[in-house]
Amino acid sequence: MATTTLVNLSSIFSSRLVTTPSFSQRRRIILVTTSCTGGGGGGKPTILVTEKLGQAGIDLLKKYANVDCSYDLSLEEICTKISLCDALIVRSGTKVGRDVFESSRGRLKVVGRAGVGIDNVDLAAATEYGCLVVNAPTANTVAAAEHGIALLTAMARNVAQADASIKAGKWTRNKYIGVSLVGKTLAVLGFGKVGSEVARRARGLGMHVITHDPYAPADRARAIGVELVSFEVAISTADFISLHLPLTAATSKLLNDETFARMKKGVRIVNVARGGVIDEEALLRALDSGIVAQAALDVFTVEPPVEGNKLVLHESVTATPHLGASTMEAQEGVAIEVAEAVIGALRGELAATAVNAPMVPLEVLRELKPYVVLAEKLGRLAVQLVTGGSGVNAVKVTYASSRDPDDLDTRLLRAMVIKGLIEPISSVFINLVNSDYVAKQRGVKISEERMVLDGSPENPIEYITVRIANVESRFASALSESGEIKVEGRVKQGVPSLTKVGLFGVDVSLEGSVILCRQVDQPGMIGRVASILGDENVNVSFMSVGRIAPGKQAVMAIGVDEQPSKETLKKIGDISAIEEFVFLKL
Ligand SMILES: NC(=O)C1=CN([C@@H]2O[C@H](COP(=O)(O)OP(=O)(O)OC[C@H]3O[C@@H](n4cnc5c(N)ncnc54)[C@H](O)[C@@H]3O)[C@@H](O)[C@H]2O)C=CC1
Ligand SMILES: O=C(O)C(=O)COP(=O)(O)O
Repeated sequence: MATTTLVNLSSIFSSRLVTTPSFSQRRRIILVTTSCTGGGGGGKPTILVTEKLGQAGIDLLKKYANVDCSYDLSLEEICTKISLCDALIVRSGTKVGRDVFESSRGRLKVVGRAGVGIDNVDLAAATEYGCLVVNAPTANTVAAAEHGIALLTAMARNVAQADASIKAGKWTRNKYIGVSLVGKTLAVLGFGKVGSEVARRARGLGMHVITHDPYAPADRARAIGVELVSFEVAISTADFISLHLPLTAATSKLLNDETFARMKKGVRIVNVARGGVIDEEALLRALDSGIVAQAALDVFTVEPPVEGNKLVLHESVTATPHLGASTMEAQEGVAIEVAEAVIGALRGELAATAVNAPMVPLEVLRELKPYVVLAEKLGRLAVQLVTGGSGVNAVKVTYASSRDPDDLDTRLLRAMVIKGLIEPISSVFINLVNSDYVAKQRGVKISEERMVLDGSPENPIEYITVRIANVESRFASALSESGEIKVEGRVKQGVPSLTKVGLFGVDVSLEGSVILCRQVDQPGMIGRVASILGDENVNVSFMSVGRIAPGKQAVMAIGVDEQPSKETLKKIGDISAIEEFVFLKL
């Protein structure tokens, strides 16, 4: 009978998370099996709610805990109260920073965000202090989509401006001639939960709807009569652009001077996502120059915006104070969703909407640790190679091992591949608890395959391969014979390394970032690229060349510690023997 050599992860799923106050222990989560009684009076846990929450959620919480609803607290007041609380529930208006976790002195076990975006919660600090963070990702989707449509129609017909004018005693009809929506092109940027609902509604208004989302399944778009297009086509052909992207490193200031310049003159913009997706100074310039005729904004980089904010006061801007989720129905929905998640987490149940990673005890991770890193980095690499196609929906992970399949629990590795695949393209944070749930929700089918190798089962795994099918790649050499994006890696002397890209063998440790170049195999190439990088003080950690046959094509993988400038990357691309290249962040 096979013996289980890996830690049984099911114990992690079913155990409860508590923290201890000593510094070394504070940094990791201890797993216990008793139920939470909290430290408050009457044996019940205490939950602090700092922003208005739907009554149905409050009622649920009260059945299980002492509930302290204290709105408009200052940071100092929150920090004072928090050491007496087991859970904290917030919306987007409460900043839950490191101070809060520090002040809780180990008592705070869960933070519930009654909504989607968790940019107001310091997740790294939460994880470090052993505090689980849960959110309510679905209950306000329709409300946000409806608000997007409300802003779209109100903007097109100057509703807010005309309302202010009539209230000021004027009867101005000629000034407020609007534009029609029917037959116009709407580009929805981000075809996730909210974006797809906006698209569906805009189709009902008779608009021609296109969308850009490199990670969305094409069949979901087709099903509602929406065309998936490139970013360039989306921004350059749209009469209206509606933003529904998460705020990530890649989407920060996505609309900027450069992208505004490529838009149709007179374009109209709606933002119900996050203020930071737009460079607000650039939007002001685009409004003043007439490139953007109007904007409707529900969200701002700084909320509330400072007094006298020029965008808010601009005649061509319709602004609302982050009201996307503010309907009675959505607030009742998120209140119930978050209350159930918080109570479940306090009871030690599995939280499907957990957004930070509970740290698994080091003993469990010891053997798998480098493979866990390898799995995440392969996922992260593979998704960055995608440029289009029918979305990231078919992913195959192969584990080659000489161990008996029963001796290898790959759930943690699968979770990390999913984390690598989805985190760079979404606002969702993925851990062992929520990875399968998130993948399923996003229509990403992960299939796993074990390849049983001969030999001694000394290492748990020899290599891991991640393949993404039905997609186009921005680095054609990453495609396998069957047309899938394929990356393969191994742990070499404890270091996760990339060993294959498409059909090319390479050897580069997965640290920092990687530049992949396909070139005509010839002497001197490594030196030329290294000297370009050296001129800019970019430290090269590794270089390797994998070729099909001497003198034919080769793929060079270069590990770099920091991101080279655009100019440096261009210089590399300009070397005549280089046929294609790509920069990938790990
Ligand atoms: N104003 C408000 O009150 C509300 C705002 N929101 C915000 O709306 C946004 C969308 O929320 P959901 O639809 O729930 O999230 P989601 O995760 O379901 O959808 C986001 C979509 O953006 C896509 N995406 C990621 N990077 C992209 C890129 N570079 N280019 C194109 N597409 C990209 C993803 O593939 C995904 O399909 C979030 O920022 C959320 O915080 C959500 C609810 C209420
Ligand atoms: O859910 C989200 O991402 C939102 O932006 C809603 O924020 P709110 O809960 O209304 O402060």
